[in-house]
Amino acid sequence: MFHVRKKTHAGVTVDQSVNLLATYDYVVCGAGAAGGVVASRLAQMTDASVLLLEAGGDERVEQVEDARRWMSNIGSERDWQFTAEPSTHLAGRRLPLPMGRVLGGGSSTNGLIWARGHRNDFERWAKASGDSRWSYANVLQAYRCIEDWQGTPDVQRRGRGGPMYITKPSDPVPVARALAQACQAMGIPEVDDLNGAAMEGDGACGIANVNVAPDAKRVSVASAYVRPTQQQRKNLTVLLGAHVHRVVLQEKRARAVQFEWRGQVQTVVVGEEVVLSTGAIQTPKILMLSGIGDRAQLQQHGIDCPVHAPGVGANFQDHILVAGCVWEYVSPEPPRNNAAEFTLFWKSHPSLDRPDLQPVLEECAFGSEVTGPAYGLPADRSVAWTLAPGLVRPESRGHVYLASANPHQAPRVDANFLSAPEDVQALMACIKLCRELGNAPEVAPFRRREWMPGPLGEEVMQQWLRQAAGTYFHQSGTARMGTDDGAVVDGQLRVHGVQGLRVVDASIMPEVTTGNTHAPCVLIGEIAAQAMLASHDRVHASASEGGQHGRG
Ligand SMILES: Cc1cc2nc3c(=O)[nH]c(=O)nc-3n(C[C@H](O)[C@H](O)[C@H](O)COP(=O)(O)OP(=O)(O)OC[C@H]3O[C@@H](n4cnc5c(N)ncnc54)[C@H](O)[C@@H]3O)c2cc1C
Repeated sequence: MFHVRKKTHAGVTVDQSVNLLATYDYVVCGAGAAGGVVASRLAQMTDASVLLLEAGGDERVEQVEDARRWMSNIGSERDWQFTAEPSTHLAGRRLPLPMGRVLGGGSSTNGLIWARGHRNDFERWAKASGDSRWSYANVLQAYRCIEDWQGTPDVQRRGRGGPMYITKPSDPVPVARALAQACQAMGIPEVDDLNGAAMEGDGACGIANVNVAPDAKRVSVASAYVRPTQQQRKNLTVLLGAHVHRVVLQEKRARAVQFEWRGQVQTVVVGEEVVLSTGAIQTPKILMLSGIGDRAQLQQHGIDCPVHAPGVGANFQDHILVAGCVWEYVSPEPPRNNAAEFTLFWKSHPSLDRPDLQPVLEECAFGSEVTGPAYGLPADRSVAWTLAPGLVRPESRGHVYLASANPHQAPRVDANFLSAPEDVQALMACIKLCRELGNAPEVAPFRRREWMPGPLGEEVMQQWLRQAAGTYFHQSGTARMGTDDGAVVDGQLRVHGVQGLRVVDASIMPEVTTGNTHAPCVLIGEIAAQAMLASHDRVHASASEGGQHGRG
């Protein structure tokens, strides 16, 4: 049997009401899209004790469970409410960067589109890491185990019977169908499944895959992985309202995790490994607070730096969503399902190896804090619809910096959107594409008038773009996987230069995927769990000579 260490550690505060132990085999920090998966898999597949620490609270509330209400979580207590530094590239604006703060993380608050990423995304990850577990062939297998796909079967690519329920809305708003016809007339093929062969090609449009069960019920990592595991397995302890401060290193090994819970700072000792899954803004912050980061930067904040890792916080990436090209309906039409049922992938230039544009239908008027009031967009969600231009292969790179040594202070995020001229060019092409589609004859029955932006000259349109651009909510890349000096983790997501510490979340993406990032984060959780289970098995097989170990 797997040996559960019982030793205690001075200074550990144990709250008997939740049976918090002094020592856990694994401590997973952050119960989001990736962390919830790793913690669940470790608890399901071993007898090891697993502690899952989540700063947010219970996800079993209507605003999370009702898929149609996903936008109401933005700005609520279930959102970290990060903001980026003001940017000259965005007309001096300070962009909000929402991220989920609740059991399930972004998986519990997101817009429910399931987009797996392009074949070439993963081939490039495999190359960057030198690790074939990220190859497309392997990724396909992993996705097949994750998915419970309700659509047309595709045995090569899609899975059935896995934890994540995925479907296609059967009754999308009628303008979605009209947009698909307009796309076809422009040479953009409509496909039945946007996560099938389409993700190996040049682009397509269609009704999005969504994690919406009957009665508009959200399916998240919390509901599909963490809650069922909690019910079935006693070795998983989930602590809500537990704010991780730092990982305690001794001789470059992760020995303990320090976190605040119920107003007290606690320390739990770790027997095997610590997993940081706190998302692409908090993960680099916690690494730096733990002494892993750029030495000069840490010294400025009086933090000792046993592991100089200049890549921590660098390579920040996000998709850019422009709010948006808006049309007034002829007759009002309330949003349905996830209120974003139609999307397309297309290239701004045929020479690209993957689509770089992903406009999405928003089933309401969608403007920025500048363009919304300027154009008098309506609050009533049934009056207008939006085709929001989206850039999913950005060249711009930002940075997450430590603001202070205080774990309660948010880090400084220089998102650096639109700093690369190529991104501006691609988005200008995307705005043109969206306006052509929205003004196409096929869509005429749903168009009383174009509300925003209308026909503008090149220069004024660029100004509008800088006032309208925002996050697609896909922050990533700040602890990237690779083998070079700037890389933070290896192909098994182990932090370079540290024993017993992995990063498992969107931070590890060397390049953000082509499409929404929830599915790739679930994938990251699964692939990390496989790697951890393999190493767990190796260690315990040799420790028990006979190779016996617990498999629950
Ligand atoms: C509003 C919104 C809409 C989105 N829409 C879509 C969509 O339609 N489709 C899609 O594919 N993707 C979407 N996304 C993105 C997707 O949800 C994220 O890419 C994904 O959740 C990221 O996974 P992660 O594991 O990296 O981090 P997260 O899921 O963000 O998880 C990180 C977890 O760590 C916790 N945490 C952070 N700091 C600490 C700390 N110090 N101590 C303890 N816990 C901590 C957080 O509370 C959170 O639960 C959306 C995101 C948002 C915010």
